[in-house]
Amino acid sequence: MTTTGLPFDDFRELIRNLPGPDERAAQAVRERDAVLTKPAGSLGRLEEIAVWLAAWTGRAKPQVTRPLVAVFAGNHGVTAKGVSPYPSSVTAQMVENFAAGGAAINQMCIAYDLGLKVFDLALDFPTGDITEEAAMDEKTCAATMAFGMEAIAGGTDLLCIGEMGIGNTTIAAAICHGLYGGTAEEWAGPGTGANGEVLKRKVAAVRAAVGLHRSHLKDPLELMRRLGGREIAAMAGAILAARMEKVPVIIDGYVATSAAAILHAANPAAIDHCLFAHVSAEPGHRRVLEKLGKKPLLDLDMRLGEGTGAALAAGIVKAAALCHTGMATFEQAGVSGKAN
Ligand SMILES: O=C(O)c1ccc[n+]([C@@H]2O[C@H](COP(=O)([O-])O)[C@@H](O)[C@H]2O)c1
Ligand SMILES: Cc1cc2nc[nH]c2cc1C
Repeated sequence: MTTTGLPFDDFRELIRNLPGPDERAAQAVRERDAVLTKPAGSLGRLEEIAVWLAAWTGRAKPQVTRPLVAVFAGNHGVTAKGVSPYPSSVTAQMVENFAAGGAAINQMCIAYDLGLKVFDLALDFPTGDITEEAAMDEKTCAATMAFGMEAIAGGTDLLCIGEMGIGNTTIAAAICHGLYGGTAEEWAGPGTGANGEVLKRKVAAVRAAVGLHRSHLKDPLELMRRLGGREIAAMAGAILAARMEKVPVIIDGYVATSAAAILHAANPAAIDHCLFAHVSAEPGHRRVLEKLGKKPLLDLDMRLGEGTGAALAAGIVKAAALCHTGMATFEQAGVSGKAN
């Protein structure tokens, strides 16, 4: 990218000019699907997933051979307002746990044979408290988006986006309240388990943050630097880089979806290459998915983050790709087609 003018300028340009789907590859998959040894439509959403993979990889024979889970970790100044039951130190401790193989996401990556990369985003330097100031300046936000774009640098053909950051369900709630209005109560939920006074402080923080920044929220990137966090910016960058490199994306829970929602606000087509893994137990997640018009694959009452929902969905996507490429046609298998 050439760097001209303000740090966000290149991203604005990029978001306006994203490549579209490969309709020919998608059509080739639809045609082959019609002759595979199964009643038409019987693999349900798995059939749509095979078409989606073809459209966004440009390959008529969709393959998932190097799936990757990218977990972006960040810390948040707003935790000083007592919005999470857990201390901010847990973010770095969980990053260590990821490295040691002891977290839920590690087990899911083993179960489905997924690569895992964890991006530690300046955990010793939490972003500004959004109830008092912007989370980041424009330069930091743009640089963090650019860093997130590196997630796919080692090569992958399916990118699962996850995160870790104590306090970041407050951030996701502020982003959604800023983007879609409504009330702070509608967007702020328990997160890691906030209730009682903690939940009251969380709702108040979301309301205060959106109130403070309200005259600057029309522009989605400006909203991101004010109400977001480093992992939000990095996830947005990773989603964009994947689009440029023809890598389909699976989005995890409420927090990852809030990053996708910012891109959607800037260009509604910007997240067409994204599949939404699950609806998390965080009530705001169902609401934001409705706003985006996205139907999640799974509904398992999960609310962990770490990319765990996305990892489970990756297992389904791998199966969808293999069914499409590996199944025999009626002709090949000598199976009779429809009689009536
Ligand atoms: O993404 C979700 O749907 C989700 C729902 C509840 C909790 N989380 C995770 O919990 C952490 C944030 O929770 P909290 O209560 O500290 O805001 C962060 O590490 C997220 O990955 C994530
Ligand atoms: C222990 C713990 C693990 C997590 N993983 C994602 N968010 C988390 C929050 C906590 C508190």
